[in-house]
Amino acid sequence: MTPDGAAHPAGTGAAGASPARQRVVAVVPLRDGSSGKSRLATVLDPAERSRLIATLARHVVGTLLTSEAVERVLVVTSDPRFTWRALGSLVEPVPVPPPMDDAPPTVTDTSADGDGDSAEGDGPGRLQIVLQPASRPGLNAALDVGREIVASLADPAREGAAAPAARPVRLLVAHADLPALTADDVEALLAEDAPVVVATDRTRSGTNLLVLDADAPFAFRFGVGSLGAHLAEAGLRGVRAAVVQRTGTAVDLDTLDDWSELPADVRARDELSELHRAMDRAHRS
Ligand SMILES: Nc1nc2c(ncn2[C@@H]2O[C@H](COP(=O)(O)OP(=O)(O)OP(=O)(O)O)[C@@H](O)[C@H]2O)c(=O)[nH]1
Ligand SMILES: C=C(OP(=O)(O)O)C(=O)O
Repeated sequence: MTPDGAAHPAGTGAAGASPARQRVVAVVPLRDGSSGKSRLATVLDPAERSRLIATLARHVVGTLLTSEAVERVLVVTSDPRFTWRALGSLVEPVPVPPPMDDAPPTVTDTSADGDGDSAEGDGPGRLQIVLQPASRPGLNAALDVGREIVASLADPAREGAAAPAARPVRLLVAHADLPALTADDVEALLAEDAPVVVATDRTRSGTNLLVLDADAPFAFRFGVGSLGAHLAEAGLRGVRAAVVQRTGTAVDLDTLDDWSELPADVRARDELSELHRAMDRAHRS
């Protein structure tokens, strides 16, 4: 782990709270099952790409759900049907299903005009699938949608006086394509004592995960060069940022080079065998 954030005065907020006092809600952006992994289109056909997107998302969301520190996981997507199919196996059994509720996790339609799939209230599980409205496209907008829901979860008026809402909420953004992410990585990020924690990629240019107070004024700046952009954003807001680079948080899977950089035990996983075969084919041709 390499915290080397810029020397800004420490902000106050949940980062100052002990991990046990923090509430943590994860937000995972997952666009759809077809447009992503475009940089692997030379080795994977559309169906294989779709299966890879689902496999990677299952790994990331499953890892977050394994982490006891994470209270719930919101997946923000413009394709809830794909996402539900991809992640349905992670849903915890609900002992007594409420009447008419045959499809946990919840799909929440956040659009003002309802331009999307079904809308339900909060589900009983820790996994919630949130529809990204077509009127708010893009990765940073998807995260804003997630953050707004997290803010409403933290609202004491919504939860009642006895709820744990008085405790600060940390928002953990995690991309859905991190095949080596472990629960230890998640704990390590949450243990960092800085208002903003940026987990950068292996080239130290992007951001794969980001931790910050849910109510902190901070603009998401995901995209090319987002490590620098997020550090600049923290600087602008006068808060300290820590940069973390661990294997599990640094290796995403966008390119053929990323595949080569994956730890051997990750590449050998059964669920990546289709990709492994495709990579072998590509290397032979
Ligand atoms: N909800 C949502 N998620 C997005 C959007 N754009 C990117 N993401 C997600 O953000 C994460 C990082 O995205 P990228 O690294 O650009 O990956 P990608 O879109 O799978 O792949 P490329 O086609 O190679 O860009 C992945 O989990 C994506 O599904 C978006 O517009 N909306
Ligand atoms: C979106 C990002 O990266 P990539 O597309 O490489 O995953 C980022 O690093 O902010």
